[in-house]
Amino acid sequence: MSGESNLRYRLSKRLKLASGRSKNSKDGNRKVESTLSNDGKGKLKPMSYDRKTKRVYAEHDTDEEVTSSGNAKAPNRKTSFKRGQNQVKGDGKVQTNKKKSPRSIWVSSKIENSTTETKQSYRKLKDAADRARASNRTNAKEVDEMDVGVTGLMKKRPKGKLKDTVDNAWASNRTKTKGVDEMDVGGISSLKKPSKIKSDKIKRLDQCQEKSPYVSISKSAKKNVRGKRALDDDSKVLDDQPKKKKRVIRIDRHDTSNKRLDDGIVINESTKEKEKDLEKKNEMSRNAQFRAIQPSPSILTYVEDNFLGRRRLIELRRAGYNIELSAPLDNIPFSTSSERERIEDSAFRNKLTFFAAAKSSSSFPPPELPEIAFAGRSNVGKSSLLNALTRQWGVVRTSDKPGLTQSINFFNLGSKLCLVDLPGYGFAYAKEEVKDAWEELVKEYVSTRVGLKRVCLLVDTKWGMKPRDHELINLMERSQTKYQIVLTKTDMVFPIDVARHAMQIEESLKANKSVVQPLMMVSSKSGAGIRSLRTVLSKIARFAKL
Ligand SMILES: Nc1nc2c(ncn2[C@@H]2O[C@H](COP(=O)(O)OP(=O)(O)OP(=O)(O)O)[C@@H](O)[C@H]2O)c(=O)[nH]1
Ligand SMILES: [Mg+2]
Repeated sequence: MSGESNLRYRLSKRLKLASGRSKNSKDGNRKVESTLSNDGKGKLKPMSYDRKTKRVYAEHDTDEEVTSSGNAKAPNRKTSFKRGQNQVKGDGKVQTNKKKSPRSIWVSSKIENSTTETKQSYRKLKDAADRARASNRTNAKEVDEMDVGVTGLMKKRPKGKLKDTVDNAWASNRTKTKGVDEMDVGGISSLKKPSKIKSDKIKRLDQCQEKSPYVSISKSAKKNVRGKRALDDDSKVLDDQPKKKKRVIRIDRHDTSNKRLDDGIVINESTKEKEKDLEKKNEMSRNAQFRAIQPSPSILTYVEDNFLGRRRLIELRRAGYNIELSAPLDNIPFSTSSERERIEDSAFRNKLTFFAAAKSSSSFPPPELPEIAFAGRSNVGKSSLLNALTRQWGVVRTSDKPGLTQSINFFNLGSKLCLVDLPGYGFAYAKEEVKDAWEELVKEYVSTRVGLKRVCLLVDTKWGMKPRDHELINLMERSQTKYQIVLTKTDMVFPIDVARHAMQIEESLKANKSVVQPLMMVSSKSGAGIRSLRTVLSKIARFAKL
């Protein structure tokens, strides 16, 4: 009799343990279900985890309703609430202990139903164990299976052979440690399954939590579920979050407000800016220097007397000049008759005729008359000045396009003078080689030409002297060719600037020996200074000898 009581005690203890695990560990139940299934004939056979999971929920949906109150009324060691855990009252309401953070989580009524079912199965198995005592049969394998099946207690109650097997199991006093371990392993292994399955489970769990009253489960199960939820939540959060774009830092090179002083960009920028400032300062200093020039009174008087510089037409009219004529300032004031428009100087009254053009020194015509050449940069107004001096418009071709004159053109002015129109140098619409050839030809002509009495070096008043002009001046200085500076296009700048340019050039050429004073200032358009230049050049015709 003592043996029987001992067996009963052990059986009840193990069943309680199994029942407690089944109630408190959902994963444990799943493990059992994943291992065995009832085929309806009283035999347990293996089945897949997913199929089992579905079936469990399907069966619970159709199972008879079991409230959580039953479970709450029969707490055991595993289900008893501890301090800080949420408790379920008999009416299904949840009482929360807020002193500590809750260590339990809520599971669905389906799990709760399974615990109720476990009790029913427990009773049945207990009866079966009593019957097994008489038979004293042992079957280790079947016992193990029954251990697992009983421990799971998730669905149908064992029937027929199953009952007998369970009886045998309990009668043989075999331990269920293995089965319990398997449940734990199953719980852990379930964590290692693909995240998709995990998330499905957790979703189901969440759905059940929303629908049903709550019960608490064991610590391990809680941890597992919590871990799974955390994993799932993390994965969800990661999935839901939009992918962070790479932050591209673009440096605004012009924005130096947030840069360090030793930043290379700043240094480069600052150096560039400094260079620009220096250039500007130089330019400004050049301009300032030019503005600081105080022309001599003689130059200023000359400029004013000859109406040099930009003038208003009303001013010319008030001065008695007929502005309807070409180059009105080259006429005698208050003169309207053709008689008064004649050129006073006899040399320039002669007809201007073209007689030779040379593109090389070998093509130069023999020097028969004193020659006056007009040199200067392209477009400076050489050809126009020839026309203005002789008042024979159209004899020498002119153009606003630099580089029109491409050869040395010789013009006879009667039998007294030879006027020579030279090709320009500097910028011109021509190939570099061609321009170089022009320059070389001009240099050869001014340095070697016999009979060349004067070179009128024309300088645009707007731009002043340029390096190429100085090159030619140096050449003429070396060759002792007499040259005279003629400022052209004076009508395009203010009178004071004309005087400043004249003063500046005179000062720069003071030391030169071949330069002929005074510096001439003309405008072929307005005629200003033409008469003065004509007078100067007529003297050459008068006194020059070959
Ligand atoms: N406003 C103004 N324009 C002028 C004056 N002299 C010439 N021009 C113009 O300047 C342009 C060039 O004149 P050109 O006489 O052909 O100059 P160039 O030095 O012979 O030029 P190249 O033969 O190319 O070397 C023409 O459009 C003229 O009308 C002047 O005194 N005042
Ligand atoms: Mg020309």
